[in-house]
Amino acid sequence: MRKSGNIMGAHEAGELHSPGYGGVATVPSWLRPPDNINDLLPGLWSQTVHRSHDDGSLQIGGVSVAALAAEFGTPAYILDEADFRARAVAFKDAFASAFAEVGGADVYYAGKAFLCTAVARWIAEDGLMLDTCSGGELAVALRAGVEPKNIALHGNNKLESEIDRAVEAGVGRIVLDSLIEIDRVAEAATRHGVVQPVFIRVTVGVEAHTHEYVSTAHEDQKFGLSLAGGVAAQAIAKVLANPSLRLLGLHSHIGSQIFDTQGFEVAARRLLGLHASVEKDHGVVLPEIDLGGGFGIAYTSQHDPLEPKTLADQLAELVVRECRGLGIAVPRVSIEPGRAIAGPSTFTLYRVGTLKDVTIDHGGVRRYVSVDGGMSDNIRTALYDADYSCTLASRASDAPAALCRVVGKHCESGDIVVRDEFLPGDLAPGDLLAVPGTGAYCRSMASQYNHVPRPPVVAVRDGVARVIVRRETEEDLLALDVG
Ligand SMILES: Cc1ncc(COP(=O)(O)O)c(C=O)c1O
Ligand SMILES: N[C@@H](CCCC[NH3+])C(=O)O
Repeated sequence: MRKSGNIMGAHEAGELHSPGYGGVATVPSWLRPPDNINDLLPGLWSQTVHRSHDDGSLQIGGVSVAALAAEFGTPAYILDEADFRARAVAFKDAFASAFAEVGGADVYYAGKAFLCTAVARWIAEDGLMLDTCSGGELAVALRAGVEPKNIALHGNNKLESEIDRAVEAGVGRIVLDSLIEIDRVAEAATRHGVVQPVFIRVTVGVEAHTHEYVSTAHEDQKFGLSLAGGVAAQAIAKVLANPSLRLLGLHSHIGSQIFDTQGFEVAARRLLGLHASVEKDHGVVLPEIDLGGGFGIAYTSQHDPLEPKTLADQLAELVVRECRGLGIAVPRVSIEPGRAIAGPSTFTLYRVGTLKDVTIDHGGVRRYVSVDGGMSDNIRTALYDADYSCTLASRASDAPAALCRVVGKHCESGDIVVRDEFLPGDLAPGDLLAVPGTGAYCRSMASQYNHVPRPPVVAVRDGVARVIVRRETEEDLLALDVG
């Protein structure tokens, strides 16, 4: 059953002829047959990706997909390092500049989108902060040498061991998510003889326009402390009264893959209202405020995301206006983008294994294209009803377009990678397919379902490709079995 609140926009059924097919298949209304099947849809691909004039194959960072597949195998996540880092820096620069005249701004890359040691190092080298949300992510950050003061720790149920490690390491902020946790963090701080800087995550009561599973600021969900219910105010008083904690500010994250700035506006307004009340009620000026992440990216032609500069300027305008209205100083602002930095940097490279034409309702035909990965390397289609696009990557084609569904090799009929896409009618076993926009929440949410080893992440830059996360092997899969 399709879930409601589709993260990628509504799937309205339309009747479109599938060229090269003769049949009539049901395709979403936003999906149009391409004028030229070899064209790369604008906005979906990382900055160095283009199609070679010679053999029509896809190139990234000056390396052809054929060479990448030959050297690293498929499936593989192919990451455009220049693109990833340029987006990270674009966020950092845009926010630094938009807030330069007021309280300043920090950008925390949300490591949950995709994290490994190399990425944590890029983030540190490029002057961003790092948001972690588990002991594992914290371990990567520390191993990469990220300065602890530049690390944040999130989580609605941080283990005592995670809190202890974070406090011991000296992380710059722990974002408190429950009343119970306040004591746990304070106890850890006392144990280590430090005063721990903290934020309080506030549920601001915003219904973000995104999939219900990634919407995080309405009341009926697990994150944060309720503004409307008064629990956030209780938490503020409790933290301020504890000498082992230093309250840096309030935090709100309304959800993920959000395009309209209205949700951020309402959230920021409510959060700043609470921020101002801390000064009024407690005589304490909180130095910072965190507006979270959630900025959407383009997975298909349906999406039109805002540039970091536009986002930064809009948020700065709003924050300054609200602070003036409240008669308070503008605090230092932080944001936590994950998807908007990592997502567009990467495509997944698959090899086509089998093709099958299936007669569907009303006599239409759907071509099922099976690739050598699937829901274990990209669970987002199955989990959130997410839409993706893809292209024939190993060559150009002059065959007519055919409506296809790209599926994986797993033992589930819901194992769909790309629900609907027009691909060349001469697509054949052995061809390479590339699915863009898989840099966020794909490798980080990958599983070993059906004992399929997880693919590597290969970073390409200036003609050089290097593995930054190696492919899992059968030995890795067997290594945990005891007996
Ligand atoms: C607290 C927090 N910050 C930041 C993010 C990053 O979100 P996104 O990748 O949508 O920018 C998330 C995930 O939704 C989150 O839960
Ligand atoms: N995993 C989600 C986003 C959740 C973000 C973390 N709070 C996605 O793939 O869209």
